[in-house]
Amino acid sequence: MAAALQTLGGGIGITLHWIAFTPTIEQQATEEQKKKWLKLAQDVAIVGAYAQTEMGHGTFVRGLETTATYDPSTQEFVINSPTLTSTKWWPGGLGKTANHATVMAQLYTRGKCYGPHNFMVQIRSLENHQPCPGVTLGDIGPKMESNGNDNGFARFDHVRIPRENMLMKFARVEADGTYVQPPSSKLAYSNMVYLRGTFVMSAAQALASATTIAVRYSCVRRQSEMKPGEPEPQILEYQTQQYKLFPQLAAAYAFWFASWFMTQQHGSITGSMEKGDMSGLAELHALSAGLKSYTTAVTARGIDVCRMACGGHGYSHASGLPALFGGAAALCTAEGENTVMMLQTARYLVKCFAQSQAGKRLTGTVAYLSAVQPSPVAGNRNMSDLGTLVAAFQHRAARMVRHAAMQMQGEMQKGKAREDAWNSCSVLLIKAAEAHVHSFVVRNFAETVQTVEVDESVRAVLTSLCQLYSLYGITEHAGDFLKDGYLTGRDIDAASSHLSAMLARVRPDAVALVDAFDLHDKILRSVLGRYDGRVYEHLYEWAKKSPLNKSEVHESYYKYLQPFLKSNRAKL
Ligand SMILES: CCCCCCCCCCCCCCCCCC(=O)SCCNC(=O)CCNC(=O)[C@H](O)C(C)(C)COP(=O)(O)OP(=O)(O)OC[C@H]1O[C@@H](n2cnc3c(N)ncnc32)[C@H](O)[C@@H]1OP(=O)(O)O
Ligand SMILES: Cc1cc2nc3c(=O)[nH]c(=O)nc-3n(C[C@H](O)[C@H](O)[C@H](O)COP(=O)(O)OP(=O)(O)OC[C@H]3O[C@@H](n4cnc5c(N)ncnc54)[C@H](O)[C@@H]3O)c2cc1C
Repeated sequence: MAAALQTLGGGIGITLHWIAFTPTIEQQATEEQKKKWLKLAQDVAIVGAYAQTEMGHGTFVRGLETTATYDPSTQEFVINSPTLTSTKWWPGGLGKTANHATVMAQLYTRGKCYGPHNFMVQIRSLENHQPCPGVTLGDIGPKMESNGNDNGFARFDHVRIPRENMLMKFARVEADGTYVQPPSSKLAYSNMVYLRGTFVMSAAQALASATTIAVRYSCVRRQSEMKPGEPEPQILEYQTQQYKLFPQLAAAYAFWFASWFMTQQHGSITGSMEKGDMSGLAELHALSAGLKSYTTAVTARGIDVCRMACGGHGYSHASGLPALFGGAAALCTAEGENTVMMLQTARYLVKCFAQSQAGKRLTGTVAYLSAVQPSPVAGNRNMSDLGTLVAAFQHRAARMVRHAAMQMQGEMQKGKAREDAWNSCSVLLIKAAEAHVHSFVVRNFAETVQTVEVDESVRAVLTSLCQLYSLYGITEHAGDFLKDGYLTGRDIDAASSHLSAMLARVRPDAVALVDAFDLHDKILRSVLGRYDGRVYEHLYEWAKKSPLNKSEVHESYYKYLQPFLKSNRAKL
């Protein structure tokens, strides 16, 4: 339904209705409010947008300018866009599709501001879809990709909504205007945490799609001569092609398993929060922010590697890869811009490091921070052993977190304010947080391949893939591992040769590994990645459908080229 609507109109999109608007009602509305709106949303009797970002603020939620001022005399909130930069800007579906929106606005009651809260606002008539009184709506114009979605803008001119339209599961405003505090001010952000978690699976699926396309095409495409006189080989026989594609394939599996963990964590921690136990919220936020940032960034880069590995046809929309790249690029910005999200994870790591320094035993995804010895124990390591590889990634992350935190402490000891010390160490902090997330992904991948219930022959293939992913990470970031002597140059050489062996070992299973994603041609939308491998015939059919081929001589010849040619010939 959603997909049909999204493709049908070519200018409407209800993706955000499903992934942001409806979950916001589920997570932030009271039981009373759910009775009023949740079924309407689930049955698509109303269509919603998640209207938080403004023209002037997306990252800094506390800086949003839209206001919701409580009027006790009428028991209403007045929603207003006081400045141009307060215009809601970017929300998917806001331009032309949605007739409702959850609007994030600064809550004012009794003259005091209580920060950003979510409000349900009807924005279009259910009769004729015209904007409601006081509401100005529109589309923000063409984007890099996803132009089937009407990311829109909205302005509110003192629009009045009933008090009951404030989503009041956590915070409340009583009829007389009294504000009732939530258990944590960050619960208003809970749907962002949820959505970031889902981005990990979106990234895995996007990278799975791209590697399916590129691996299948690399078995169809024959090019050049590996040995003089021999037939042109499949391009997947070239080690360089394997080095491009197999680490991306391994990352797709790694992120798929990481999303399983994320979903399980989100479920159990929000379950405890329902019972009032907020203790897991900080870890959930740090994990979802870091994983979202890491997996979407690696995925966007990985899709472009797959695109380049398909040569000219990869650059054609026939391949499906440019659209995939555009979508994945959006995931790096939307739902929390990647740098800002990784800094949130860094903030949590610095806090945990300080706690471990004070003697607290750390648990969860940061437990390794207190377990890892600062002084490296150099020596010939077995670089094909998963336990050795996981330990190397954890040592690297612990060292980088310690280094960034100590650097910051040093800046503060020199008299810098905490915020200035933070800013002047933020590049180190980002790298440390990335190393932390990378070590989590490796550990989770290793634990999953060792415990998942599969046939032993399948486990062997997944283990090779996990080794490949880890060895690729070590060779790509060798400096981090060499820095304190934890790994030696010999270890790095051993890692490189094991990596080459893994490329050769994965090659025979490469097609089976992408087929296992079970992505139908209709989902892949790629001539190069077709299950039947009949690329060339369908590439020709695809090209013939180009609008430019509707006429043999295009009208532009008569309008521009013909007079231009004539005048140039006349000058000869
Ligand atoms: C085949 C598949 C193909 C797939 C590919 C194709 C896909 C195509 C689709 C195209 C894209 C689709 C778009 C999807 C939807 C996008 C929707 C949006 O963007 S919606 C808009 C998305 N917009 C955004 O995401 C906005 C991003 N910005 C933010 O979230 C916040 O402003 C902030 C977190 C950056 C700062 O917040 P601030 O209030 O300034 O807080 P401070 O920093 O001062 O930290 C103070 C304390 O609070 C703590 N804490 C913070 N947050 C949380 C939390 N959530 N929870 C718990 N705790 C939290 C923090 O740790 C700290 O703790 P402590 O250290 O003191 O103990
Ligand atoms: C395809 C797409 C769909 C979207 N859908 C929605 C939607 O449905 N609803 C919605 O509300 N929003 C939506 N958004 C908006 C999105 O959430 C914001 O664009 C995103 O949160 C980034 O905020 P920003 O645009 O203000 O970027 P900015 O924060 O202005 O980022 C610009 C630069 O500033 C840097 N920066 C900002 N703050 C810091 C900091 N503290 N430290 C270091 N560097 C910093 C960033 O790293 C970045 O390099 C969508 C965006 C896209 C691209």
